[in-house]
Amino acid sequence: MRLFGQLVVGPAGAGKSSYCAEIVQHCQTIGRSVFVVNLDPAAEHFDYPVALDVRDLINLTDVIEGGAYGPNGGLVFCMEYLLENISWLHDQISNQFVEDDYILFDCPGQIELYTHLNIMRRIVDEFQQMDMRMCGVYLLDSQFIEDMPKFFAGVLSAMSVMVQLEIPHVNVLTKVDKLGRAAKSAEFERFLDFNASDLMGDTRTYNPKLQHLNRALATVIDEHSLVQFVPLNVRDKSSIARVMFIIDNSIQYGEDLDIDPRFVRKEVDAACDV
Ligand SMILES: Nc1nc2c(ncn2[C@@H]2O[C@H](COP(=O)(O)OP(=O)(O)OP(=O)(O)O)[C@@H](O)[C@H]2O)c(=O)[nH]1
Repeated sequence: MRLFGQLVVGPAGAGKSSYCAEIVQHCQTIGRSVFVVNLDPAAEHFDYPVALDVRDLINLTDVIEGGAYGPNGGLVFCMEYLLENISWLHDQISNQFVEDDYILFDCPGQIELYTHLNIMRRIVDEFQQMDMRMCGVYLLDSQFIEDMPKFFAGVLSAMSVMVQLEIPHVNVLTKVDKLGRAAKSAEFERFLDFNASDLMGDTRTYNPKLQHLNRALATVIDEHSLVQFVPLNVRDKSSIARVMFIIDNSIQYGEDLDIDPRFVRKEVDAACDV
């Protein structure tokens, strides 16, 4: 059964659930159907209709009440439990969805699930075996651009998700409305389609070894055009529509797109009502 899916990932508070809710609204408006699956055992409330909920299998509150785990270990335990019972997820998806359905997977914010643990990768493998065409959508809060080392850390986490999941991948810089006038500046554009070597000049590292490491990483990012960001303001309908368009293309062509910076500029102008 052919299905389409967005794996919505990113650090805690990046805007994943808001993104899912707004995509649902957008699709309702244009008469397109899209479903959201909650894969976060710690989720507490939803602003979208939940088609399928991992908490029906396991939830973090029960695990913590068991006394063996705290919040972070408990979350990893829940996700490992999901993997051990992956046939449950497989059956639920097979029973609830039909050919060509489009599903958003709202994922937990614990970044280690995508970077050094292979839990999400194995879930993605399972989805692909079900003939699901997928795109990883990595959300990063635009507050990360306030500070260059912080932004660089965000870029590296985006890259490790991309490398770990090995599916078409789109990076989204969320909450650009919160940047106010700064989002209109040429300075902001440097972050969207950025030259890492250039930006590295703005970071101050006193340890020469680290400077060398940073430069080497920046060269790799630039040589392979590894990271671009699409700006998003979930409160702006056209911003949502354009991000959806980019992701749909990625899913359709099965690869990362090289997004035209002029397109991104238009996106920023429309998304930021300043
Ligand atoms: N101004 C503004 N706020 C946003 C935007 N997107 C999300 N937010 C706010 O950011 C906060 C966190 O958003 P969530 O959607 O809960 O983030 P999340 O990534 O799902 O969070 P976790 O599930 O805890 O990992 C909420 O208060 C949202 O209202 C945006 O585009 N603009």
